[in-house]
Amino acid sequence: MTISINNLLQKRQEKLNVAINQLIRDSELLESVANTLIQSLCSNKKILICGNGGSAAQAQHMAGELIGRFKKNRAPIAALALGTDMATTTAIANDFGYEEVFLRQVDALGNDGDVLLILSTSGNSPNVLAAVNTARRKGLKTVAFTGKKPSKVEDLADIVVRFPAEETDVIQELHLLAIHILCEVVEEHLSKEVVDGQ
Ligand SMILES: O=C(CO)[C@@H](O)[C@H](O)[C@H](O)[C@H](O)COP(=O)(O)O
Ligand SMILES: [Zn+2]
Repeated sequence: MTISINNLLQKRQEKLNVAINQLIRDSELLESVANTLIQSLCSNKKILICGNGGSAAQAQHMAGELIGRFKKNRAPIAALALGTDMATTTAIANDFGYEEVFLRQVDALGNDGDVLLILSTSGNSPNVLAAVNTARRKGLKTVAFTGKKPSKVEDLADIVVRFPAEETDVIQELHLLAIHILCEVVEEHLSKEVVDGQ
């Protein structure tokens, strides 16, 4: 039987609907993530973002929205996606092991009061767990986006948002939705700060 796009779209609509309804009910959690980001950025700190595979792309996507623009022209917002420098990333992976790729970048670039945002659908990837441990040691605030299932990062991160879906691709789509909403809220708040501060 051939796979039907119409059917896949309908199933997706159903899954995203259920999940977004749940996120709306639990919206205080994303509010607290937004407040954490805003508080650090208003204190001239920065956001480091990381993840593997599709989540690495989403980390870059978010940094791009913040350093460039989301919907408004305003001052750049300090955000950096880890693992985007191939020379550094391959050197760390080759010399120290893949588990250290994010850890060493957090150690080198993260400072007290910065935020580390982890995007991991499983919440169990060893390199993101290692990055959270290092971030804690260095005094960064740590936020993790995961999927529905309980995961190891819950024992480590300050705030964990479990997105209510089981499949990697659906979880990633929900992460991206939250990333865009956070960018909008952060952008709105920070452009007001600049105007108010004039
Ligand atoms: O984009 C996808 C699947 O949609 C894949 O590349 C996926 O990101 C990779 O399998 C990752 O290694 C999964 O890592 P994680 O989300 O469990 O931390
Ligand atoms: Zn993917």
